[in-house]
Amino acid sequence: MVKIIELEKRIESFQLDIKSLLFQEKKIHGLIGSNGSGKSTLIKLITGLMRPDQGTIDLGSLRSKDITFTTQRPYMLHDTVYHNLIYPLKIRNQIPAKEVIGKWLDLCGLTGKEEQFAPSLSSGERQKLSFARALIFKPKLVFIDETMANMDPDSIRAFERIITDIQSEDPITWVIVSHQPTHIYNLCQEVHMMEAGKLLFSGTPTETGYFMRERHEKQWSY
Ligand SMILES: Nc1ncnc2c1ncn2[C@@H]1O[C@H](COP(=O)(O)OP(=O)(O)OP(=O)(O)O)[C@@H](O)[C@H]1O
Repeated sequence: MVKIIELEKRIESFQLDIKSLLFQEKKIHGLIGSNGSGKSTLIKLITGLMRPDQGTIDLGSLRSKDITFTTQRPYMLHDTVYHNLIYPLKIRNQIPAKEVIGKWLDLCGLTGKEEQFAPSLSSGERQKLSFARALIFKPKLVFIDETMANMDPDSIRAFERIITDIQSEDPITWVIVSHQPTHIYNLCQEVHMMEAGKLLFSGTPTETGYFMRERHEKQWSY
């Protein structure tokens, strides 16, 4: 379980201030909230890309090599598709199995493009490759930060299926940032909603739906 307590971070005029947040193990979590509410900042803090000003991030038994993340504009190594895909295995001294590489290339629709210069891929292809690169070494905690934003509907369904297949075989912990309610309702077991740097609500997708409806009604009633 990832446990966040009294976490604070100031970035210029933005203040992140999360009193308490739990990401229960082996569940699919949705992280939602308007632009600029602090979702990516929270992920950077948990993954160690940014240091908090105050507070605790307890990763439990997880080590940093068990954690990975993808972003909306994924960074591609200036190398081939193949070398980008196997990079996480290489740095963990693991030898990539041919069938594993083949499976992921196929799932990404990149079979035959192994030797293509990865930065020349389309934005959707880059997102798929970064998704595969994040999962190929079997992490235990994955942050997916709007990674499916540029994928076509068939690819989104394929990647949603990959997530549900992994969960039924050997579950891991997912935190999925998305502005698309269908992702949240199709996939997530728990939803965490941020607003202006704070955690506004945590609950099931159904509870989140009620919460948002109630909030909307309050905002528009006189
Ligand atoms: N390096 C930085 N310098 C100045 N402000 C920053 C920096 N990084 C983030 N911010 C500000 O912090 C706030 C939170 O940004 P963050 O990217 O975490 O939001 P988000 O919820 O992920 O937004 P989005 O849904 O648009 O991706 C924003 O107001 C942003 O402008």
